Amino acid sequence: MDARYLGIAELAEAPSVAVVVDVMRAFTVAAWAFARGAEKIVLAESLDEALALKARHPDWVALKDGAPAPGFDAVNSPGLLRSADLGGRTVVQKTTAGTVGALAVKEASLVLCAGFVVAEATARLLRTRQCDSVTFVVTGEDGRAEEDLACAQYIARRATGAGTDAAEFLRRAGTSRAAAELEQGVRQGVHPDDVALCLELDRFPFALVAALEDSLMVLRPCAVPSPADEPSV
Ligand SMILES: O=C(O)[C@H](CS(=O)(=O)O)OP(=O)(O)O
Ligand SMILES: [Mg+2]
Repeated sequence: MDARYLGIAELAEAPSVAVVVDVMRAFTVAAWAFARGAEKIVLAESLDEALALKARHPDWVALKDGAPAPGFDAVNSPGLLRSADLGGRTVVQKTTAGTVGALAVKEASLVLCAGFVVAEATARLLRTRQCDSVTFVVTGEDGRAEEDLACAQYIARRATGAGTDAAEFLRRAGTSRAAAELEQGVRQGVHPDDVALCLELDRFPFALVAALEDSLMVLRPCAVPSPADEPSV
């Protein structure tokens, strides 16, 4: 598999297949939202758009990163979201890096959003679709976020079917700047368990697929066929 690793600003044209990686914390949070029953997640272009969507659909759950803010129902924290009841709800998510990365590749034919919690399902979906060329969008720190790059490289290895020890990739993520900032209280809207939750390898059995629906970028969980159903390589 030909894998490219690009920051959001380096995306010159829409790739065919994009895996947008945000370990800390947008797509860990997204996976938890589905685990807590959310039906879909609308990725908002801006805080204003998130609030406008919420105003139009008062039953939707508006979620942003950083500190809690008027008009929003939740923050971008897996530790805080894991006890929420989101059964059948639509979540509107706006974050600094993850949602921006997904919107930057909205013209791609396949967009997966990923973190360690959905790593194997993401790799398996890439294998199932026989994706030969994949652009990994490293969303944090202008493409240099160690936790996102490590996760992207791990998924790329697993997508080839190569047996790969996750320990070193998880270690890199666990010692990243983002992990330190979350643990030291530099970032806001944080639960003490956030870093540990972001490093739970394969916590969920589904991949996260984003696609345009009526001009909105919508994220949904996607069950991935078991290895027995995969084409042999
Ligand atoms: O919520 C996060 O962890 C970050 C924003 S900040 O650095 O904490 O302000 O957003 P994300 O898009 O999930 O990287
Ligand atoms: Mg991040």
